[in-house]
Amino acid sequence: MSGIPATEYPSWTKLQQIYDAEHSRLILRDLFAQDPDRFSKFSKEYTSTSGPDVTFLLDYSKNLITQPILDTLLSLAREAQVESFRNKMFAGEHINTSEDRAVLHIALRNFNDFSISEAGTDEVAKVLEHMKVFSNAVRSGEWKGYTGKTIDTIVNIGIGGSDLGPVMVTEALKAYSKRDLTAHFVSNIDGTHLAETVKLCNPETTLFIIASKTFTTQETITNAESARDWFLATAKDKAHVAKHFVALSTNTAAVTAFGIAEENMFQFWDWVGGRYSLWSAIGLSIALVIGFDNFEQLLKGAHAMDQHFLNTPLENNLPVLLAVIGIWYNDFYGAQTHVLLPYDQYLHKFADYFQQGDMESNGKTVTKGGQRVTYQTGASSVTFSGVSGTNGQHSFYQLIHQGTKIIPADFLAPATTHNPIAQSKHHRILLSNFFAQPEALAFGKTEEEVRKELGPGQSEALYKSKVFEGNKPSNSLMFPKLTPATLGALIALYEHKIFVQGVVWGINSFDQMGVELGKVLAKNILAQLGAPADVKGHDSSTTGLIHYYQKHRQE
Ligand SMILES: O=P(O)(O)OC[C@H]1O[C@@](O)(CO)[C@@H](O)[C@@H]1O
Repeated sequence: MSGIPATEYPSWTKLQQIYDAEHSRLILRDLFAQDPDRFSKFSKEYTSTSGPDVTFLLDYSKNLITQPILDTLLSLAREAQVESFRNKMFAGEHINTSEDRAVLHIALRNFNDFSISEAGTDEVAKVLEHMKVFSNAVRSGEWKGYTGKTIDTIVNIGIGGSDLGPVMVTEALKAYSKRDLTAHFVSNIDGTHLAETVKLCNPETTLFIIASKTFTTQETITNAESARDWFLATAKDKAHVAKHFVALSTNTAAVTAFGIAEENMFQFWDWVGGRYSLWSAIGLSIALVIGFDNFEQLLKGAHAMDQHFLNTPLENNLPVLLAVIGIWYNDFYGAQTHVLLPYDQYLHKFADYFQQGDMESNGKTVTKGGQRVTYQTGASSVTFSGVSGTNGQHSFYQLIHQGTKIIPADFLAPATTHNPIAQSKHHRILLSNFFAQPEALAFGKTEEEVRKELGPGQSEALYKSKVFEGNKPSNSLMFPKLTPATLGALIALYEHKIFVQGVVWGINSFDQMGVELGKVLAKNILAQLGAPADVKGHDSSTTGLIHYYQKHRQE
């Protein structure tokens, strides 16, 4: 049965025994000194087997593992039936048990490769064609606004998975973007977000994309209604909405009720999780910004990674290796977070994206079988979002290097930059840091080395403050250049890592019950914000805060 608590697996018990007996002796300086071939043994080069050529190197040698430990971690994955659940996902079985849904983001980039039996999967190609025709029409100038002008601005209105994926990808692939088409992304219900955005827009040349799987999300629908009001304040005639508003959703009824014609709707299905939806119609803003051909390259790069994940034995399976190494730290070393550190400015939203991907998937305390877990589940780049190298080195790396916490880090970098200014001098400096940081984290600086460096006569406190204990684990992932297909492969790599961890933990990685309570409470409070006498049924803190707001608001 799915949802077995991870602690019931024999390998979990064995890993705890290994940790208890060996963790104090797992010293990276020693592990590398004892085995000159450690790098070659604990690194793998990925090469796509279909679609556009994608290669990258995953170096996992700077981890606190030995081969027996890794073998036991892989045994844990086998005992958790990772392969079986993977095959169920790819076959369209309803592994999202709480919502009785399939989990088929892989079907969005399948190109008729895997046979999948689920309603809607046979319509993916039609939606992609619609996206292609529409994005080509807008980018070519064929699609005109209500005054006959071409579209030079798009505003994607969505939140969570209907925002983060398009934002991350359009930033990551900016080198491939159409520079005379400006993209804005509005997600926050705070009126400032929309107000500041439309200041930059001309209603005659702006296309609004209302992105919402459910088309009921309060923030998105409120923003969409206000955007429509802003547009009509100039355009006047509601008939003009058809030229400036399109919808991305599973909810046709709600879309047409909003006033967007069905022919201006790009459909997707309930088996696409919000945080896994950038490959679907939600990716329309991506196709508009980088062109459909590049969007298709993104899909194909991900598809090749899907094939790797589906067909590769666990010991060589990169998502599985990342997943089980992450479990080693999360559940045996007690790591509270994990950090993604892209040394590429274009990837500055990569960690933001996987906050939702990881935390909304695996931030769970109950197994699929309804049992409360007795171990840690989801860990993510909780604190370190939105940072690209080397900026983090000047903000939070102090804690990673000399703090009391273990924060496993994934470093990512392209060998070649899209912007080789100053004869690539900038890129060489960036990469020198990409190589140096994992080295410093792993091997540190001993007190003996500090004393030798500072010489005699310094205070003991100074000597001690300059010691780097090291032994901080990291993975390093390097690829030739950040292309659409490479990005697709990287995103799919981490999607499948998250999947594997959820299977081992016995949790449902594909529902998100945890986002509902706050919504219900907010709706109740919204109705009480009028006058102090309206505020009922809350604790003294919530009541006091609302009263302060009512006393001090100026409207
Ligand atoms: O796409 P939509 O239906 O508007 O949902 C937006 C986001 O809201 C959620 O928090 C679910 O309510 C995320 O899972 C989702 O990506």
